[in-house]
Amino acid sequence: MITVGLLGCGNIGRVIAAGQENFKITAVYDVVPARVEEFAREFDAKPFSDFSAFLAEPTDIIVEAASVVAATEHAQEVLESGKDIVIMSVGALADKEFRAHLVETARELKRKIHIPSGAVMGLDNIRIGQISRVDKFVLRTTKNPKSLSREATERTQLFAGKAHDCVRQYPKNTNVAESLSIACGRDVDVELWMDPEEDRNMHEIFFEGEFGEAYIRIRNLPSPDNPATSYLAALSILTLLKNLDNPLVIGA
Ligand SMILES: NC(=O)C1=CN([C@@H]2O[C@H](COP(=O)(O)OP(=O)(O)OC[C@H]3O[C@@H](n4cnc5c(N)ncnc54)[C@H](O)[C@@H]3O)[C@@H](O)[C@H]2O)C=CC1
Ligand SMILES: O=C([O-])CC(=O)C(=O)O
Repeated sequence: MITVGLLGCGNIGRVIAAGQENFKITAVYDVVPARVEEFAREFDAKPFSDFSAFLAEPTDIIVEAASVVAATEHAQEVLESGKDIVIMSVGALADKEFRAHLVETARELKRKIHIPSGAVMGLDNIRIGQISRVDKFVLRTTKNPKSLSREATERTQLFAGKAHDCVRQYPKNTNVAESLSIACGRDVDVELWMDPEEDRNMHEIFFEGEFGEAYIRIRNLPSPDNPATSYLAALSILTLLKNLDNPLVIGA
């Protein structure tokens, strides 16, 4: 049984905990003490209010489902402690120097940094961008203003530019821009829209290159406890955890 240390007892953490089968969350940590205690009681895990003590607890892997700040603060020490990590707040990796250092540490210590597919589909074959010509790659994300904690009466463009700038400005909503950039091997173009007529979290991917062309549209239902996070993102990390001990690896 794989043992998991969970960093972040929020919406995604709850979906993961509810789906435990061949893995067990044994240790939990969050900045909100009451949340850790309640979560630990409900899912029979050991609560921690001190990150070093949480990390020292024997677990096979740390799952970050908290925030870009949390991933930035803790990913390096997780690897240095000899544990693999799953990073949900992928926006943290938009800092190229930070990412390079993290990858180098993982390589040296023979550890893995897992990035879940999150709120999009297609990350598997989008990796062909690392080995073949790319003519165009655009991510167009459209969310209801409420999901972005804003108000709008009509469709409004919030951002157009490169992924790393978008992630910096909207860290809670555009992790997928960074996942797609890592997969494709370049800083992809991003448009962020809010639309009061759209009740889903929609991601459209326009990809053209040596292989031909692809258009992928994902219209995600929001998560039960956090409308900014698509339910698909929670299902994705749960699937990743359930497959950690599966010898059959599917996808590019
Ligand atoms: N990769 C992807 O495709 C996607 C990634 N995400 C990201 O996943 C993360 C988790 O999402 P949700 O569970 O919906 O968020 P949430 O807000 O429901 O839960 C986050 C939990 O982490 C805790 N937390 C925040 N900062 C912390 C820190 N520095 N140290 C310890 N605990 C901290 C909060 O108190 C909260 O309990 C977010 O960063 C979100 O932006 C969300 C959707 C898609
Ligand atoms: O959940 C989503 O649809 C996407 C999202 O918030 C993110 O990429 O951070």
